Amino acid sequence: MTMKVALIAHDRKKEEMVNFVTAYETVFAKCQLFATGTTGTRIMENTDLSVHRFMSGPLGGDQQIGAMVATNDLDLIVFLRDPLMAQPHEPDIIALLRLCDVQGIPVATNIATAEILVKAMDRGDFAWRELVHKYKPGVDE
Ligand SMILES: O=C(CO)COP(=O)(O)O
Repeated sequence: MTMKVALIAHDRKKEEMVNFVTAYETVFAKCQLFATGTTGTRIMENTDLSVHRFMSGPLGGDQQIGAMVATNDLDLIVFLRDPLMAQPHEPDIIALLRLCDVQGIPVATNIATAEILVKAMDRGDFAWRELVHKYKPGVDE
């Protein structure tokens, strides 16, 4: 099964995200990638990866990714947040992370956890996500 991965980085974390995605490009090449607007653009500019880009975060991109999380349609989220800078769309960020906990979707908010999760995904440790997709209830259930 192709893993669906969302990549999001705040401005002062975008370089770290690009370096991270570049380092694991062969792994991410096997995934279907989603990102908030600017993060996705930066990744596509610096790699050969194709990324579905949503709106920029402050304009609703976190909420669009949140909609995929709400229906359990993402298998992994790497969200490199800036812990030292207030964001105008903080409520959207909190909502996205809350929904990850509602659905039990693996989410990394720093590079150390991101590395562990991406390596685990590449090893096949995310096979349980196939069951999630198989037995996912319909939207009206
Ligand atoms: O703000 C963001 C996440 O909260 C990221 O949005 P961009 O990728 O558009 O910069």
